[in-house]
Amino acid sequence: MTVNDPRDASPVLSVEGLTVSIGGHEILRGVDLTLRPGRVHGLAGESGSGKTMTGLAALGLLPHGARTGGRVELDGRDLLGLAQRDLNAVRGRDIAMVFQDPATSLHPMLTVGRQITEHMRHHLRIGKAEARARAVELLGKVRIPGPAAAADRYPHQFSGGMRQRIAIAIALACGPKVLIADEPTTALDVTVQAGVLRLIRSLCDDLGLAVLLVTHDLGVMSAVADEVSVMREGLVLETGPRGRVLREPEHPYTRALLDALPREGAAAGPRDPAQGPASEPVPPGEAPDTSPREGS
Ligand SMILES: Nc1ncnc2c1ncn2[C@@H]1O[C@H](COP(=O)(O)OP(=O)(O)OP(=O)(O)O)[C@@H](O)[C@H]1O
Repeated sequence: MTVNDPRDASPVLSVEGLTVSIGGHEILRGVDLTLRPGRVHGLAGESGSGKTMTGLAALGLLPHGARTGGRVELDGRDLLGLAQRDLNAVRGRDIAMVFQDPATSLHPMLTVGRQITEHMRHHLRIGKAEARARAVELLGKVRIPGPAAAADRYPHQFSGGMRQRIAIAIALACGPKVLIADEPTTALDVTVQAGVLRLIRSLCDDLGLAVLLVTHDLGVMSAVADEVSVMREGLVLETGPRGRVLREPEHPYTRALLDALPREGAAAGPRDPAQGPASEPVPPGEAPDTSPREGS
């Protein structure tokens, strides 16, 4: 470990003993998570284990009537204790989220440029021209071809993979420190999934973003995450560096999840976790996703 090792960076988001109950039903039973800049933290677990609720709690977006306990600390401030007004200022600016299905998270009637600029103008209070220039720059950053022209198009004019890139651009519009990506590739064609994962990984590396990658798919996890937490029934059962958790799981449930992973060969385990996440984690997925209509 070197002095500049991102594993040494101070946490940007710390979730401590997070509990959530809705209608008397305990959904989260004391979740602990630490997100650091430049690191992808994968959150795995079966359906209903509480992964999405953990992400939503971090954004203060829990369903009405949810009761919370514990702390969600962003830069030393407990988000659970913030007034709605303060939370609105934090949400979208310091901490942003990308959802599973870009078809529903994007507004169908607004150009993609407008969706990015409105978000920036609301939070950053910048002028139209500057917002537009930044929007085009962002579209380039998420590798949308011809970003200036793309800014004037509508979501339906792009493929699923491109729409997810646009959703990521919107999430990044205000330069958040934390990005929560909830199953960001699950709704996508398998041919474009890898490209979107690779984009998230490179944004994390280049911008120093702290990413919480929620997925039920340990294959996705092994491709991009630095740290992995495994959840079941509202609890984190196991947390650690990806290589350790995926190679030498301490909890039998993690072992069972790994055993359920599709094998590349008869004797093969899951993707070798010793591979560096940024080096060659996923097969190239950019190519099929470079034309706006492809794959839609
Ligand atoms: N709006 C809601 N009101 C009450 N309970 C909810 C609500 N949404 C989810 N739940 C419950 O919260 C628990 C955790 O759900 P959550 O969506 O966080 O799981 P998950 O691990 O993300 O699952 P999936 O992979 O299927 O999205 C489940 O028992 C679910 O039924």
